[in-house]
Amino acid sequence: FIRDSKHLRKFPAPSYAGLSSLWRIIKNLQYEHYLAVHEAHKRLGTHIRIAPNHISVSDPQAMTDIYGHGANFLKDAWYDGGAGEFRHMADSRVKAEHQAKRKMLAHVFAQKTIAGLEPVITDTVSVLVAQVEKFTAEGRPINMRRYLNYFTIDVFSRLLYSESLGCLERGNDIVDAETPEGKIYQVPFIKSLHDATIINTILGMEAPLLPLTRKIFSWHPYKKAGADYDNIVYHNTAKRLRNLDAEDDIFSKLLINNKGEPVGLELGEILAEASVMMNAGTDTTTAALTNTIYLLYKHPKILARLREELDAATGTTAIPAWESISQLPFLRACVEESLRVRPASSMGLPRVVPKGGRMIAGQFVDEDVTVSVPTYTLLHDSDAFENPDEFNPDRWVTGDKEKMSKAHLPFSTGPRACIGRNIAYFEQLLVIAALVKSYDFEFETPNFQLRTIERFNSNPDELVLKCRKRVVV
Ligand code: HEM
Repeated sequence: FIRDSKHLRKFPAPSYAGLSSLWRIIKNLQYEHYLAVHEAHKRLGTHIRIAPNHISVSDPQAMTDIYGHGANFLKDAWYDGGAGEFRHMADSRVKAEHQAKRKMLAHVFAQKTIAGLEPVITDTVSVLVAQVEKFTAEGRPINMRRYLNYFTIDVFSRLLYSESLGCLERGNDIVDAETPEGKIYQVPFIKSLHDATIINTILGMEAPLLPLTRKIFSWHPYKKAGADYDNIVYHNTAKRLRNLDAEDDIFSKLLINNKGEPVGLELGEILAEASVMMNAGTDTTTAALTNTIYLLYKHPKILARLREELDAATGTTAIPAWESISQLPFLRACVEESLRVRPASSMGLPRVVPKGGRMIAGQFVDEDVTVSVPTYTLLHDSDAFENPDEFNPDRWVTGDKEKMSKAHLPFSTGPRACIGRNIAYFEQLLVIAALVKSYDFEFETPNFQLRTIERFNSNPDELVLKCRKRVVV
């Protein structure tokens, strides 16, 4: 440390970040780690030290250098923070193990397969719209952030387990959980997941201490929340295993491969994969949907242009069919631009520099150093995006797409990039089209600003909207 054996002292650090992980931990406890890193890059340049052994690089070239196919940078020990006894696709750190997991599910998430998911998604969009209709008729404001989260939970439970958790219809996320001993109880899905994410994210920042910190914090309510979330997954998995008439759902791919042979996973592994899907498949898409609704209703001219496109393509249909909206350029542009200005995942995803060290965006970094590209900063890169803080979907219609695409990587890139992105776009295009076509939403106060609460994902805070039926003039 004193000798600077990894030559890290040459990288500038905000405040005392070069001396202790406490800097990041505190920023995370304030739910705005990504903003602190963003500000630090603005002041200190492209390569900065955000923890004693962690260099953050805010240059699009670093995406290829660190995450690209062939770069061979493995996931950092930070991912141990939330890992259980069995690893899942997102937290496995061993290349061969990850490849086997990814191969098992890759075809389920391919563009051509997911077209078959349309009935489940459109059907759940109808349930969402029916609920918005109810709030509209009763003249009550709707907490859109929560209803969109109910939507993603219902969609994903149907895709995974062939059975919806029914949050939309009930208007809440209180669901059954079950201990491995068979005790059934009820817990809130969203809070259980969120609280667990906070503590896992923070403990992962000092990964070498995990054997100790896991014990020290075992009493913490957020650890209990993590157990509740695991028990939700356990309950639904146990139920699905008893359901021999289940449809051809994602779960079936964890049991039988596409040659019809048993996959032979242990129960712990099945639970781990189901857990990451109910997490990554719901929390991020909720953020993306909430942010897009917020941004569109903050920008009436953009909303009007989108409605013009939608009306021309879908006529008077309230819930547009996938076929009629999947290729609409301005709708897609609005979704892309929302993922860029208010990304669902903002934090740099930590990787380890392989043996021998590597050049990363023009600077040499020694082996065994943790590196990441801060996603929020990348998506606000002023060389790639003119006026990067401005919500301007038109840039995706008339701008230099080739230049922007090098920095526009909200789903990351390379072998560990998001496997669910096609489903995420599917849900976003359908939900946004259906809501925008039929409803006028109004913020509770004219100057309302939607706060982002960064746990691991960047979760939007509550978004309460007054709703009216849209008047088409
Ligand atoms: C707008 C929505 C979404 C965004 C912005 C998003 C973003 C991301 C990002 C940035 C990663 C890389 C994480 C890392 O390196 O640690 C990732 C990985 C992953 N995502 Fe998504 N995601 C979204 C939706 C989904 C959906 C719908 C699923 C459905 C299951 C999903 C499942 C996964 C999985 C399993 C991984 C791990 C992949 C691997 O390591 O091979 N995501 N996602």
